[in-house]
Amino acid sequence: MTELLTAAQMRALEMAAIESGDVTGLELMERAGQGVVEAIFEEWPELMGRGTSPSRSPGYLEPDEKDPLRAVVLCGPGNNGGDGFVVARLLKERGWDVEVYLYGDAEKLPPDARVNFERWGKLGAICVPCEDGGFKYPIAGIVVDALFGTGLTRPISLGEGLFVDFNLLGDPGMSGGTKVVALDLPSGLCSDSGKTVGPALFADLTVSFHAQKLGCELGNGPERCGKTVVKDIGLERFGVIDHPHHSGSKTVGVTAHPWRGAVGKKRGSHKYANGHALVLSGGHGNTGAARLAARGALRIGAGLVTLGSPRSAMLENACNLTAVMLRQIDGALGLTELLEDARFNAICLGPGLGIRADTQAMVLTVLKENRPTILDADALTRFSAKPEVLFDVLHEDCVITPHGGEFARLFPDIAERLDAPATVGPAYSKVDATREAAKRAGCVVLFKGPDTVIAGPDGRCSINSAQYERAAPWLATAGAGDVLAGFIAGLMARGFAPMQAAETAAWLHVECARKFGPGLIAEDLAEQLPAVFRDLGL
Ligand SMILES: NC(=O)C1=CN([C@@H]2O[C@H](COP(=O)(O)OP(=O)(O)OC[C@H]3O[C@@H](n4cnc5c(N)ncnc54)[C@H](O)[C@@H]3O)[C@@H](O)[C@H]2O)[C@@H](O)CC1
Ligand SMILES: [K+]
Repeated sequence: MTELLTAAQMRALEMAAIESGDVTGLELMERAGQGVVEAIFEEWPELMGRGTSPSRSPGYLEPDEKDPLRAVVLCGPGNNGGDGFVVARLLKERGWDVEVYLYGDAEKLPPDARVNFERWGKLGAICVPCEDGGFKYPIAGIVVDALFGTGLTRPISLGEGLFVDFNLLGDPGMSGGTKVVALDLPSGLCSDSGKTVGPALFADLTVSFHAQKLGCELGNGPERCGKTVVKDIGLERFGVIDHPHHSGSKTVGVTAHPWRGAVGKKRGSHKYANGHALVLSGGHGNTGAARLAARGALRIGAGLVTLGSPRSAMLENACNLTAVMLRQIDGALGLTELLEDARFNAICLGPGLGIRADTQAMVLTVLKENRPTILDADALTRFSAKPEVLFDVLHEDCVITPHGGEFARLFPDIAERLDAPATVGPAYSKVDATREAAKRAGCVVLFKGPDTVIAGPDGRCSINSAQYERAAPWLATAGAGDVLAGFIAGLMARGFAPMQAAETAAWLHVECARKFGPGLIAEDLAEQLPAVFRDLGL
């Protein structure tokens, strides 16, 4: 689990470090600049050592040194700009041809940025943008975006004084191979929500300081950040404000190998020791989704899985099941009878269930039992008209797994706030929205997407990212969500707590998709689990 921070948390950390007397703001800024230069060379090693020494005249250069590397550094009015001046100085000292532009008033720079502005002034000038708004020279090399970082509060005005054509920079065809490196965040991207607040830059590489900001993982973040790297600036000692897995935590984590130990550890060799999941099927012609979930639950390690089917679908289900058991359940009454067997210790309702009156009664029957329960799809949609009815009966052992549409139907006010375009930073984020929803629902909410956010009613929260090196676009396929619901049910049957089950299932779900690759259909997902487990050394 890696911690992600908000702008406010990052500022608090910086203040704590400075107040401790261990480090000054100027030192942090220097380390930030050094981290960026390091990251540039790590990302593009071919640039290493290609700068020319300023003390040598071009006549003495080796042929491949004749064209010094060029960097354009765009500095903004705050400390992000201050980091930019450090980068400009360090590249210049390596012999690069560096143009620095300042967006803002030098007189108003905060103290540390001002010091670095003056240090830069001993090496070079502040360039004046051309009349057409472009740079002095055609750029090929690096553009360093040090306009705004965590301090962005409003849209960047592209009018007077700002000479950058963001679109031009972002378009690989137009920028002639120029690499854009963003400091901390691409300017215009909200640090907390990943929404663009007005125009925003596209970076090839984003170098975050100390920790990644939430905005790099949410919303438009991944598309704007390009690739992300985190550089230490010596704040580790002050690093953990609180832990993502402590209840009440305000910190958000990105799940990586969540609960790996627990996945491997089955509870005894007997099948009954690993729980018995019950998945409810829809009627005739609507049974595939529940079977996908049931197979997922079995593959992930539930000892037994039973599919509860209405009479009309018994034949259809029986023809398609082998290891998964089948029981006829007719309506809420039949369900009540079945649940007299206390061995059903995790119940999954929703995939393909249909949105009939009966669905609501079945959900209410199950929730009365206070057993680990996962609700997805139709089990959620059925309550669109009156979500409070559902919230009244959901309990702490439940997980609900809405996608965007289902989320909006259950939490219309929260969704509206989340979907509103951001005009100020920091803006309301998917993390805020999921936390609020979990609190309202009184259970774990897994809000799907490439940036799946999982929150508990106690404030714990994590993001399961299927982006950057974990991108799995082929996961957007019919039935994939049903398999995820089954994974969660299977883990809950095995005794995982709801938050732990949701995080682990979401993580494994992406791993399965990545293991299979393009061409994936939902049936393939659970079949990848054995290979994924083997890779984990389980
Ligand atoms: N927090 C830390 O520990 C560290 C922060 N550092 C850098 O400092 C940055 C944060 O610096 P600041 O808080 O000065 O903020 P920024 O440099 O991101 O923004 C500067 C200021 O511009 C103003 N502003 C916001 N939006 C604007 C807009 N659209 N148009 C014009 N002005 C606008 C705000 O008053 C803001 O404080 C980080 O992103 C990072 O790059 C680093 O120096 C290293 C240490
Ligand atoms: K920036």
